[in-house]
Amino acid sequence: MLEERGNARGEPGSEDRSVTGEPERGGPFQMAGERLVPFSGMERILIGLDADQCVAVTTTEGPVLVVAGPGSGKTRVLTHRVAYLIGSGRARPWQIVAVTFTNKAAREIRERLGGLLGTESAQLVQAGTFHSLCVRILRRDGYRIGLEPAFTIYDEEDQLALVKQALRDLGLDPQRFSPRMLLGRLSRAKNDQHSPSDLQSMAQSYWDEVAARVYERYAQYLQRAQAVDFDDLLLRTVELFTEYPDVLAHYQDRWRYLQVDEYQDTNRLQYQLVRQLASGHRNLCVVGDPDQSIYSWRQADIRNILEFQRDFPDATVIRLGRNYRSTPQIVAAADAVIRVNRQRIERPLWTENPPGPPIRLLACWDEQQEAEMVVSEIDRLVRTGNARYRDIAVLYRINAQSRSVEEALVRRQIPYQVIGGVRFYERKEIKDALALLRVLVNPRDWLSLRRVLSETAFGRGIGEKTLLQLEQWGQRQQCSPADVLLLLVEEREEAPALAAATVRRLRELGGELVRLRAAMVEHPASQLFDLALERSGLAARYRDASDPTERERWENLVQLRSVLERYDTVPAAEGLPLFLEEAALVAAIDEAEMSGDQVTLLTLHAAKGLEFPVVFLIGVEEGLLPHARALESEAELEEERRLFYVGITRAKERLYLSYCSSRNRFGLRERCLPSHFLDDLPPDVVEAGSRASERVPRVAPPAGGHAGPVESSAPVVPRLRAGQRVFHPAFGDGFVVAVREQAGDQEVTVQFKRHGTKTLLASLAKLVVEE
Ligand SMILES: Nc1ncnc2c1ncn2[C@@H]1O[C@H](COP(=O)(O)OP(=O)(O)OP(=O)(O)O)[C@@H](O)[C@H]1O
Ligand SMILES: [Mg+2]
Repeated sequence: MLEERGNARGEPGSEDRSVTGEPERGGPFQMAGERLVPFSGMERILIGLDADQCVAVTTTEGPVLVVAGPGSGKTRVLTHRVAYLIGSGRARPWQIVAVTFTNKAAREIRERLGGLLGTESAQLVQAGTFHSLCVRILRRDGYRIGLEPAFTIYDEEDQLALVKQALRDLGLDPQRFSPRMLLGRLSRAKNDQHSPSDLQSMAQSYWDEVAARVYERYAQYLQRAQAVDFDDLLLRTVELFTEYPDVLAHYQDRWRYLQVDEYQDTNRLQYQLVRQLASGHRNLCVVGDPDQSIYSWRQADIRNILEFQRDFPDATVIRLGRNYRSTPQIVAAADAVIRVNRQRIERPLWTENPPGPPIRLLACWDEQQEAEMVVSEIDRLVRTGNARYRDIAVLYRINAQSRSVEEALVRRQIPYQVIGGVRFYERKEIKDALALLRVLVNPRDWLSLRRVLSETAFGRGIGEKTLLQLEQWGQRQQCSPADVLLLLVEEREEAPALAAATVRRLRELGGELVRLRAAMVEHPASQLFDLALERSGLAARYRDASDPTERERWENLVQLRSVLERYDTVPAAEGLPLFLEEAALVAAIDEAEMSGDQVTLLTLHAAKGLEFPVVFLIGVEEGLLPHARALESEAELEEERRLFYVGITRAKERLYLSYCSSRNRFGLRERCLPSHFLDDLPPDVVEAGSRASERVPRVAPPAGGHAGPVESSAPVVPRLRAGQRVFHPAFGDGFVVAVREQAGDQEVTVQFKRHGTKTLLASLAKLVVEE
């Protein structure tokens, strides 16, 4: 049976009960008259927590599962728990692991810990993402499974380059076999711990076979380059622990207390890793909210929470019900929206925060007007002293939606930042410089060498053909092209059959690499960076350019150098790998600048875990939220609703939801309908006169009847028959090919003009019958 502690019903005013009921012997509390108060020293850590949160913080031994809604203090509990473990003397800082969803969240935890315990202790706690945890393990012990400590971490662009290379090798057309789709398949295979030969034997179609063959090559390439992708970081760590129990034992012994935030979005490999690490001491605390699970497309698996209770049947389950973040109106809206989902466990969520302004719906003609309305409201809020720019976030479903808002912000000269556009580390000049540094750290990284040769002056006189010969020659010698160059310099190898001038050029290049590698041992990273940029001609190319875009690239390189300076206390040979690791693991959200006074624009997915006093959620339309892709499956539709829920619950005080009657998508102007999610908002929390149903530009006519306004609280689904012309908010115009009656519903097959044939459920599809 599960042992439940805390205030499961979440009644306000009962805060002291669960703590006073069961004071731990020798624990952190002492009686002071009638009241139970923390022992001195612990006050700063436990103060500002309610009773249930206190239980979550002080139940340090054994497995603990905290399942709770948004804004209920899960992340706060996690931080205070780490502080409590150290402050109470139960653990030393380096015995604690806190896994967060982003590096930024880890930084925040470290900062808050610094405030509670002092920076020195805080720095020693292993706080970071799963990926950074795995890098740490693999750098130290990866050699046991054939991974050199200097391994490179490939990003998505590198991965795509490898898949394309594999397709080319196999004589297959990348137009026909989408590299991105193949990469998705490979990622799923890795997450399921399937090898290329597993994939081969499971193949059920030609496409599957291609995927298996690409996977095989891809894995070989990675091995040859001594590189790993993001999935590998997890997969190879799990493999390492499975094959070498002594290595696992080392980490189990070192990391005695594990905590994981945003547990609902962990994938199977992450789950396995957690289980492995915790299987000895079992001091594992995971916190999450199944209603906020929004990453199933990245293999996040909600089963992880359910199986936690199966694997740890004695787990203490703590539920937090009180929301500290938002106004009652926002909490009520969120609660009403998520209630509609069927696949969920009912949980109370309430707040004692004072009421705020009602939620506002903004009905707009198109995205330009939407952007104008949003931006003029931002302007008004700031002018009237109701908010600062930094308090405001604009959230959207897809990145493309940011453009119109950006333009409107620029027109009004309002400062803003967009999270997740082209990331700093994905910019061309930055990737060129990183490729250079990667080759120096890991000469086996042939993909980066290839980039260096094609993008910098180092490649002068070395054409694609020479490079190919170099690679083939390297393969015969079982070493990388960069190794080959190094061998050439040492004259330990006969040069391949190339023109004498080419061999001379290759020797020169090898000499450059040898010198730069030697400099790595003597100079700090930033000096080596200067040297590498000068020698490779990158500096001259950008610094001396007259074109402003090129000059901007130079400024980016200067900025990169300033990041490198942080590693300057040690020689580059030690500092560079750490820097490259940071550069590889940085995610879009980590680059967010929260200190300046600017409006933040970001996707709903990136907004997870964050909060803002004012939130504008734009494009709440059928086809966008829920996204068109999700309209055909109930499970995906539920995930879209969870995404909407995450968006709503980011707001602390003011929430605006906007939608348009028409929108430019894929270069064409399309009609839009307000999202049916809006129908679930309780009328009393939405500003009067702004209900979606009162502004619906077009509605579905009842069967056989005439089009006319229909109350959105009772949507009427038209009866459809074959041959009718219909309009779908996401797929546009089409005609009904077939209708199949289905238990009170209709399964409709529609031939869309631009999106091919789709089979949809009439009750979900919101089809409009054209007269
Ligand atoms: N006991 C408390 N007293 C006052 N403020 C609190 C308390 N607990 C949490 N908060 C505040 O409430 C807000 C939400 O907390 P937190 O971010 O930890 O919630 P969460 O459950 O992690 O939310 P999410 O599910 O969105 O990640 C934060 O601003 C936090 O400081
Ligand atoms: Mg959180």
